[in-house]
Amino acid sequence: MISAAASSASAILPIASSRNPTPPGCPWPIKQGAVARGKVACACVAPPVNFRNDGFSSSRYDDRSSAAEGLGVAPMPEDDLDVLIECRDVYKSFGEKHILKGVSFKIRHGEAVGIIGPSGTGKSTILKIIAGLLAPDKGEVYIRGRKRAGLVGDNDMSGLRIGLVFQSAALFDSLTVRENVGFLLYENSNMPEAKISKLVTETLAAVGLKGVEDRLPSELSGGMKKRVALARSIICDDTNDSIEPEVLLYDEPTAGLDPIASTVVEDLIRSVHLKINDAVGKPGKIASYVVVTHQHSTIRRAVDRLLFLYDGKVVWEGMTHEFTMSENPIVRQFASGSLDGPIQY
Ligand SMILES: Nc1ncnc2c1ncn2[C@@H]1O[C@H](COP(=O)(O)OP(=O)(O)OP(=O)(O)O)[C@@H](O)[C@H]1O
Repeated sequence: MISAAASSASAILPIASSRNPTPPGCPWPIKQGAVARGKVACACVAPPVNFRNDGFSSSRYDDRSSAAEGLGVAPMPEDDLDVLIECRDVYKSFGEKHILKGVSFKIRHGEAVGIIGPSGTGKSTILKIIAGLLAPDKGEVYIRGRKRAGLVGDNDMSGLRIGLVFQSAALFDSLTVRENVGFLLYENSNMPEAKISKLVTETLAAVGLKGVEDRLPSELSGGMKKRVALARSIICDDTNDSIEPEVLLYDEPTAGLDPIASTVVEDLIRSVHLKINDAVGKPGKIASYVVVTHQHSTIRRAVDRLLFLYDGKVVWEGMTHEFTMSENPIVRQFASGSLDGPIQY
């Protein structure tokens, strides 16, 4: 069993301790009371509404519609029935810094989307807003057609499980790799410890890590930490659908990795997507994912569609293969890395 300090808390991310409940790398403070209650506090995960593993079957829509009716939600247009997340005219400032100035986009079921753009344009900020960790100043975030009110910790009826894999990996320094990866299962499942331990070992093997279960994060390289964080985001209890993330948000998952380690992580990101079948023909568990990245290899290998964020707005969107052919001067400059063009440093 994991240490008593951590076992009182619950999250997809590890909680630091009952004295200091905010885990490393977690950008928002955890309410002490929430930790004491053993509720999801630091989670980038909200409980699902009618969550199932079978994709968007018609019966799933029916379930959702009736749930939505009960909440007085207007029916979605036919074309948008597969929209999982929508940001509509989102604004966010930090003091005098106006970062997001009307960001709008939709993430549909089954999509693998990349968010790119120059440093400091608010890519991580929009991920945190999608995850419900930051509130927009203006504009709305819709989760399966339902407007999110408040942050994820305030409102656990977001209707979609959303996991955020932080750039920093955000592992809990005083927990072993096994405890970090199995955290959600130790906290939220009734699985016996031996079964969790076995699942942790299998999930670590799936991300290419063997024999590291008893190590502390400080004993791992940066790339290994990222893979441990990835394992933590994809581990799931097969006996309980309700604790699996359905959308994963990756913040620069390959930053700082060598080219081969990047390829490993890019392929892992793909491998958990429901569009990909594993060796025994079983589809991945993640309906859609969003990757913030600066790496060309990640853009090419891990995502299908791109959103280009610049000066507080989405200035271009298209399929990955269209990116390098775009005539948009901002995109052309970014793709070529040229110093000449509208983007000024
Ligand atoms: N909590 C915060 N308080 C104050 N400023 C913040 C906060 N979070 C982000 N910022 C600022 O907002 C801007 C956008 O940050 P963000 O991390 O979203 O950019 P980014 O596009 O992901 O950058 P990069 O590509 O360099 O990682 C930056 O200027 C950053 O300093």
